[in-house]
Amino acid sequence: MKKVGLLGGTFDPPHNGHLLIAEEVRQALGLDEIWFIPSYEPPHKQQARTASKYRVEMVQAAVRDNEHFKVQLIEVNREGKSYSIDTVKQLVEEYPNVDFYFIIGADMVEYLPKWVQIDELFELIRFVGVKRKEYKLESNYPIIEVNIPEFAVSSSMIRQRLKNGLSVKYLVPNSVIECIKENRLYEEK
Ligand SMILES: Nc1ncnc2c1ncn2[C@@H]1O[C@H](COP(=O)(O)OP(=O)(O)OP(=O)(O)O)[C@@H](O)[C@H]1O
Ligand SMILES: O=C(O)c1ccc[n+]([C@@H]2O[C@H](COP(=O)([O-])O)[C@@H](O)[C@H]2O)c1
Repeated sequence: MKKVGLLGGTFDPPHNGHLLIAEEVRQALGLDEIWFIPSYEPPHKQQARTASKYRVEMVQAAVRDNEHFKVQLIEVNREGKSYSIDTVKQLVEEYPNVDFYFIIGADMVEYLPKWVQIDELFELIRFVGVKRKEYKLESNYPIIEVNIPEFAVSSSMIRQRLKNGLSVKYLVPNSVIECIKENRLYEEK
């Protein structure tokens, strides 16, 4: 069976923290591929500031240089709010020969009890948790923990820096910086 890690996110914008956790988990668990799943509308936070079209473009630019990374447009194509239970159900049905792992940071591990139909979701897929600054990687759910070098970057930090005209080099791939500049994203004061 092919082993695939899923990394769902708002990716507003994608940053090197996303790429790092994807690569570390891929290596630690011997996964064949990581599928990045940009949400159309995030299920639990206020609407993304950036249209899905641009977030998709940025994720595509971010993963371009890694042959194991793919972008999966299932949630963007579905539009509206996607809950992971619906996304995972559809993927498991469409890809019966793939063994899926859902990768989340420690902030999402803490939030897991509030996910829609979380118990049903645990019957369909295994979760992989990675640590993240200021959050505890602890859960009553059976989560596979992968030890990664902590990298305290977040999309909100990137948005804040760009708004203040500060550099995001080495925090975000150059390809994403180009995409941000080209489309004049995150400029509003
Ligand atoms: N630096 C990081 N370390 C570990 N996990 C991370 C990191 N950044 C993001 N993640 C995880 O990646 C997934 C997608 O994150 P998301 O796209 O919401 O980015 P974010 O940086 O958390 O955004 P924001 O700051 O806007 O809330 C989530 O599971 C999140 O926990
Ligand atoms: O299904 C849910 O109830 C649910 C609640 C919160 C987050 N998620 C998923 O967790 C992933 C990370 O979410 P986010 O909003 O931090 O980018 C993304 O794939 C979301 O769809 C899913």
